[in-house]
Amino acid sequence: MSRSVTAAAAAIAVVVLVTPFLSGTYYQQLLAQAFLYAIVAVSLDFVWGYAGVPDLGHALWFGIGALSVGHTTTVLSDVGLVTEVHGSAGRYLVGVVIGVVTATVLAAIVARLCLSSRRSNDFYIVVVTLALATAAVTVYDQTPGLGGGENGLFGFNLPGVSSLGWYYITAAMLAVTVAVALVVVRSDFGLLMRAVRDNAPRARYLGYNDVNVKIWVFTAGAAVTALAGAAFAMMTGVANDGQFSFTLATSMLVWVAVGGRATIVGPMIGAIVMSLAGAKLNEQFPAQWTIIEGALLIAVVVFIPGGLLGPLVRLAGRLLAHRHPPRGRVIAAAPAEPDRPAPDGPAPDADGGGPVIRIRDLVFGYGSLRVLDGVALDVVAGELLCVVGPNGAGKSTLTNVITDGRLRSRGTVEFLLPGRRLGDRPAPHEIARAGVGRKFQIPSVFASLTVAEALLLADRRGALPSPWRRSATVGVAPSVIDIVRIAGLAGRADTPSADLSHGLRQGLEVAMAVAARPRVIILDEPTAGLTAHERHDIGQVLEHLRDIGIAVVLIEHDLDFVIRVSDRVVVLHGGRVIEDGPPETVRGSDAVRSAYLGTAVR
Ligand SMILES: Nc1ncnc2c1ncn2[C@@H]1O[C@H](COP(=O)(O)OP(=O)(O)OP(=O)(O)O)[C@@H](O)[C@H]1O
Repeated sequence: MSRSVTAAAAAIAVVVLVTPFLSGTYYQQLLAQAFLYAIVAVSLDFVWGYAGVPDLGHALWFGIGALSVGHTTTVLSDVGLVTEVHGSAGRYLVGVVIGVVTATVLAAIVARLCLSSRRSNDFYIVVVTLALATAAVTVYDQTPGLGGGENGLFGFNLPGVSSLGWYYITAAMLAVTVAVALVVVRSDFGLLMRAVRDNAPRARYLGYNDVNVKIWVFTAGAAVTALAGAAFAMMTGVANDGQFSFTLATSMLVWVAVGGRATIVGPMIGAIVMSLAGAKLNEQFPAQWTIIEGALLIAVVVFIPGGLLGPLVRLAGRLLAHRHPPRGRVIAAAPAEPDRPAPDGPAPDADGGGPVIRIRDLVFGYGSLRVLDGVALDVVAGELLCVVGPNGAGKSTLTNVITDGRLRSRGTVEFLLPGRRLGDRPAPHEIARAGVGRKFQIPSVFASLTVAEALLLADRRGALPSPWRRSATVGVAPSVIDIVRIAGLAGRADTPSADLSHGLRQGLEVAMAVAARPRVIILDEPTAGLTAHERHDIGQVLEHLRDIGIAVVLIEHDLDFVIRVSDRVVVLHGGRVIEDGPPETVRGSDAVRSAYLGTAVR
């Protein structure tokens, strides 16, 4: 930790320690509540700000924690279901555990149902979380046995803890939550969270199960929020429908949006300031305060997407960074590792030039439009195969169908790669982990990740990054260093991908595909936007990959480049392979000439 950060943390600690002595019991209670709300805001920022999962019913998890404590200490005790469990404190502990476990399990089920369908999108989770939280309030209010009704459950404060005690307990809980959240979002796993938020499909094609990442983060956020809800109930001795109401859920969104998404500190401050202001104003103007909150949320989302405090938090970060520049990540050549596929040395288990992908009778269409019409093709290890064909021939579609087994309806794509056997319709991340890398035709990068961070994730190829370690060095194969240099990315290790030009993004895409240490690499137009000199250099890198046993599949329009670099050329036209052979044969083919000149092919 730098000296400035330590000094800032020490100053905050002193203020937090001294404040209760300058205020009365009332403000100690208000501040303790605000700290618990701040924990909730940090957890929502983790889920929504960093992993990009919009949870509109986040209050539900808070309410579950609160109600669980209320129930185990009142209703269930009364009917004899929870009696003296290690004394009175045990009952509270049971309530906390039940609340956290219930919220965790329910959140995992909700997230799995909403996110695991191939067609699911953010809209699903928005609607479901909103509907669930709303339904929960109705069910609770109409089920007296749950302790619902106007007043809810009350009078079960944890005995023996004063307002001052709660003040310090909640301050400590908040400090731990913020510290853990900051470590995780700055760790290598934090990169994966942002990658999934920025561009989930790209993360998938690097071997990551984006759905699982979102489910874990969503579930962790629910668990932390339930814990805060349980503490809230123990402190106030009250549990009612207000704790999982839509109003509270909206307030949570406001705290994060106003504080600045993906900053952790911003939502924390937002929650403390706004909940204190709300507590004061709500007493005098209850109706107006709700309207003010709603208007603020709309205004921030529309006009200041970074949040009111976001720019201030970032400015403070930059000022600190100015005095102590953040440690950037260094891209360096990694030594070959015997247990990993190494593109810069003969692959230990390379099968000496046999087919690694065998495609037979592959058919695919969009509605009534048949795009692939019985494609048969072998992709061979240690061969540079070019797939050419006029626009609309189905080249990109072929790549999509090879790399996403779920798209296949007819025909087979067999992966003859060492390691675990893939099923009939493997998901993109499974195919990527088996060693099939791809570069998209239109550069597909992670906007907020720097060049080095993107390469770090590519290098891990689906292996879960550490949630606490922050790698300072990104070790990649020497061929990746070559591509970084050729593409003009050297010296840009710490540049966010969003700030790269189109050409540089192309280069980064190729570098990411190679960094994933593939056994098969499919590159859709890797030379688009490059100069003749850069094409020549990229050609050399591709030949090198071929020479060390990787199957290289190149989709290209530049026929001179194709003839120069390829070992074999496949010509696709109208979704069919009309020529498959050495480049010279293909160049002289009448069928190919007809296809390119637009004449019908028999
Ligand atoms: N999502 C989609 N929905 C409907 N039709 C599509 C879709 N994507 C591609 N197509 C159609 O499928 C056909 C093949 O497209 P594809 O992009 O695979 O061709 P291509 O050979 O890669 O072309 P290009 O060289 O221009 O990239 C085209 O007629 C295209 O319009």
